[in-house]
Amino acid sequence: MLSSFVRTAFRKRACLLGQNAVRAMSSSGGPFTSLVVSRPTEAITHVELNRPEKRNAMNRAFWSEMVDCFNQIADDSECRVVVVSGAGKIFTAGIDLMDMASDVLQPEGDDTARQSWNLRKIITKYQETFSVIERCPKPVLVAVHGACVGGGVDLITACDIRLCTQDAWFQIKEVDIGLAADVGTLQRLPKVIGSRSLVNELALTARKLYADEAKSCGLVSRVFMDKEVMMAAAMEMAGEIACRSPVATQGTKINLIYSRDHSVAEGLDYMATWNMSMLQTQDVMKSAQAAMEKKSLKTVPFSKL
Ligand SMILES: CCC/C=C/C=C/C(=O)SCCNC(=O)CCNC(=O)[C@H](O)C(C)(C)COP(=O)(O)OP(=O)(O)OC[C@H]1O[C@@H](n2cnc3c(N)ncnc32)[C@H](O)[C@@H]1OP(=O)(O)O
Repeated sequence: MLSSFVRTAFRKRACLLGQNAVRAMSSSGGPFTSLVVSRPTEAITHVELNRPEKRNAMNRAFWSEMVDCFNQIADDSECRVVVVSGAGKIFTAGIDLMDMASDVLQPEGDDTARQSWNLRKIITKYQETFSVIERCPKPVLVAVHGACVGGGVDLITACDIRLCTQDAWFQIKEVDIGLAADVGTLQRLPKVIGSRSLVNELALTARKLYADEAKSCGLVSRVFMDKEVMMAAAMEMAGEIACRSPVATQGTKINLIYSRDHSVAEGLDYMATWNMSMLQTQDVMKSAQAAMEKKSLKTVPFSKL
């Protein structure tokens, strides 16, 4: 769906702007207002949270545009890997406290039952904003600089690889605004960080977690001096993923997530079923041949997936 659209849009926009921005569309038909989507290379999609003047606070548009964006990326056979980052001073200040309050605090409905029913729908819709990242078969790297607050932690825990700058900090802020985090942090963070005690402490006290501790506890895998260095490394890492067989990388992501949520026996069973077809890909021969010939995988043309 996105691929042909992206290619055309990519060329037009690149000519217009002198850069490789993509005019991705929201389901309402208009361009995204909270995100900028670009293609640094044919196989890498860069999604940038783009409300820098509001510290990339997650407004109404953001919650639906992320869903449209990642559904389009999932269907885009050209894209093999995604990088998410934030424009401006920080990664994100979390939910937009000005824009979202009425949705959450005054749900529509004639009585408590109907209001509750509607609020449940709203919460599950918000959960989808980050679940689409996890469901997207393309590996997703997230690069965090400055602050990553509230909904930001929900977002990054749905990503596959987390990087940050030395000045980054993370905060499960929800308890400070009177709610239990409800769009993924409490479910995913315990699977990311080994220590449940640390998860509980962070979620119950809203203490800021700084870069060094984020690295030592496993929330991020690498810390960089500044944003520029981090983005260069993120794109390089994305390039390493993008040059490998998409059958291999997407199968790896899907099976890692499946195994996280199932027993070892179930995971192995799923893997066997997965690979009984995927092992028959021509990519295995192509990759093995490149290894034998000591050629870089960057020189191997894999078909789109
Ligand atoms: C069903 C719901 C599911 C989702 C739940 C999610 C929950 C959460 O995300 S809880 C966390 C909510 N966020 C916060 O409490 C953070 C509030 N912001 C800050 O603490 C600071 O802004 C921050 C430390 C992040 C950055 O500080 P800095 O000095 O760099 O910037 P400011 O001068 O404070 O802000 C600049 C402009 O941005 C606006 N802004 C910042 N954060 C938000 C926000 N969360 N919502 C709306 N607007 C925000 C701020 O008002 C300034 O705007 P202006 O005055 O027009 O310049």
